[in-house]
Amino acid sequence: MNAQSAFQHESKRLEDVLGHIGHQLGAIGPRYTGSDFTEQMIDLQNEQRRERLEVSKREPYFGRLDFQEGVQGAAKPLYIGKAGVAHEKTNELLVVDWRAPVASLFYAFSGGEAPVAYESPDGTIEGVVHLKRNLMVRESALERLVDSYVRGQEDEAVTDEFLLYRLGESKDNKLRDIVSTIQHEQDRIIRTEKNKAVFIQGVAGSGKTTVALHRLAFLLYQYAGRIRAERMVIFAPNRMFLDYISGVLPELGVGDILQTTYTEWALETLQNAVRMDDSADALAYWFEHPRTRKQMERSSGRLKGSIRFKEAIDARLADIEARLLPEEPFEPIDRLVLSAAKMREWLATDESGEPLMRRRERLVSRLKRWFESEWKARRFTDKKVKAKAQSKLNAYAKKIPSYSAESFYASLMDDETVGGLLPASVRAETKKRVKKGLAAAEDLAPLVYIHLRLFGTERSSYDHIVIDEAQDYSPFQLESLRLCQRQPSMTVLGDLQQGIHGYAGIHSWRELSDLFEADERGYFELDRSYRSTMEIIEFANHVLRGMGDEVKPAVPVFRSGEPVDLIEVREEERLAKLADTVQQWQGDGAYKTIAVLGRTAAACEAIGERLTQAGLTASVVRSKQEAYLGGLTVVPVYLAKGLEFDAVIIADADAASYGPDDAKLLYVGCTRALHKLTLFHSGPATGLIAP
Ligand SMILES: Nc1ncnc2c1ncn2[C@@H]1O[C@H](COP(=O)(O)OP(=O)(O)OP(=O)(O)O)[C@@H](O)[C@H]1O
Repeated sequence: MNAQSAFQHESKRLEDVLGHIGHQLGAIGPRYTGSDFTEQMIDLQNEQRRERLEVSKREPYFGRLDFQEGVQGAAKPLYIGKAGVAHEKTNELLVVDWRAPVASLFYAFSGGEAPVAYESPDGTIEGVVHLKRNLMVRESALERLVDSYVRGQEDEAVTDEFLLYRLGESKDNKLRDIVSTIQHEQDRIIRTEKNKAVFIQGVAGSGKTTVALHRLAFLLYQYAGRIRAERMVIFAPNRMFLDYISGVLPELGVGDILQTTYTEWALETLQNAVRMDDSADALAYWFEHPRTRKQMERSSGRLKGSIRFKEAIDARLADIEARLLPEEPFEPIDRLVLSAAKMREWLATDESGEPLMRRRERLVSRLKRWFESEWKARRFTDKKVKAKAQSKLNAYAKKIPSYSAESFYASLMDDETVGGLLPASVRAETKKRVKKGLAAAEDLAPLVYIHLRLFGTERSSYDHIVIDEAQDYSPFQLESLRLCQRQPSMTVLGDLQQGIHGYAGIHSWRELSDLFEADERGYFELDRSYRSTMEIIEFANHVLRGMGDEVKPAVPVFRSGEPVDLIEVREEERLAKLADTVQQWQGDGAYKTIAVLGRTAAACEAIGERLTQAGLTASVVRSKQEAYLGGLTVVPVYLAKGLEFDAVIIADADAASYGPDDAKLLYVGCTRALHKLTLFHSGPATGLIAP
């Protein structure tokens, strides 16, 4: 079949499938507005079905795979889309859901006549592929068709033409789904079984965030009925990032997943018993002034985030449990005695599995019940005696210490064992802060951990946890999240090369993965970068070269673009030249999103002002920003992590702004660009980009 008749054939089939979708949409009927519960439930299901069909109507499928099961018989065309669609009468599958086992063939197949296989619930199914076709459908019309494999034709290798076409497009202000072009190495991660903590080390732009979101959609499909979206949670670095990724899950038909930052989640878990201490703003401290790698390594954040610190807390918790009960017996009335040994036995054999302070509450209630039953059994009646006994009981209960997470944490700062771990100045500062009801970011994991160990959590346990930018997490933070799951089911992703928060985060993945048993964890690496052109990736790799063995260079997809520009300007002309460049780019109309990245927040304010004076509409991103608007953005480089823009200007690639310890920061900046990267410097350029 030649290209033209293939196009006609596919257009005809598309029309046919759209007819079925239209028919099914029409059959759903009007919304129910009454108060009958069963009817309301049916209406909810209908609504979800309507939403899925609406997505299918716009783009019913994106791929076709002709698969011949076994060695004989005919190849059957499978059309793969975001949601499955069945024939309303015959139930024949018109579109296969991308998450179905057979669809994995579409992503895994890399050409060749050799047999292929996929795992179905009934076991391994083998067969051969006859055709792999990408179909681009936009607003219900077939726009483009690319055959990446036709059996029997010379060219055996699947070309990346379709992928390159997708990568070459401009981006708006939201991350998109990639179901039509998921790569095999990404698909393997997405389809990993549920009960594992999956760690993903991936270079900038390798699709980590995107893969994690697709994995959630896959898990909900694969384990339908066993896990629920409301019991999943995504942790991201800030609200703006959450806004940026907010479009992907609805497009994949997934709703209701809690999306939060660790800080927000921790404060909520602590029932807002503490507030953040603005004067201890880590971003301002670490990024607004030059800091060295050594300073980062010795930071209090690293110490408080360590497993040694957690172990010191565990030891103290064990200690207070051992010494919780008073030495003396409880004697509410003369000769009515409950021995201390008996109470210790009660506490030790309380099998509720509840945290310590809950067990304390149960013990006090049991004391009361014991007294009441003894009172009755001995037929005491004197009210005065009873009142006196009750006040003795209250006094006795008070001797059993009761802690809040904050009081425990503050008292920990006087503890001898902690003394060896944290410098005296840090302990004094921490104690002062917590006593005022305040916390720094580095206090949150210990506080949450203590809270969970003392009181447990009100929330039910999480079915799955996603942690993005996990290189910025401490082992202790991960431990605190582990307490919220019955068994590990996590996707933990990040890039050590972008670990710019070294004062708090990890330096090696083992710091986190060692918290899990070998059979509870999985580890994947992604080294192909899909975001940027070859020129940008080569330039960014060069920035990291001084870091020696640690470096894993990003491998570009073969997508060539414009050269990276390095422009020297006089300091007094810098802002004017920046504005000129942006104006020129906007005039060309080639880029939808442009970012100017400054080294500090103060630098960004000045740039924003100058761009406004030049008549440009720019939004300056600040650390508490909630939304990413797209268009022209000015953003401190350290807040740009996770985002991407068609074109990027690094405003101040000077030796004074980026010292030898800032390679990761500059790497983050450079790898935000999809198609165009320009760096300005005045005076000597940073040594990080020297040839
Ligand atoms: N298989 C793919 N097909 C098409 N586009 C892809 C694919 N994988 C990734 N991308 C695109 O590459 C870009 C980078 O993806 P994403 O932001 O998920 O990467 P990341 O690894 O989280 O990056 P970073 O570490 O820099 O934040 C996005 O525009 C995404 O749509």
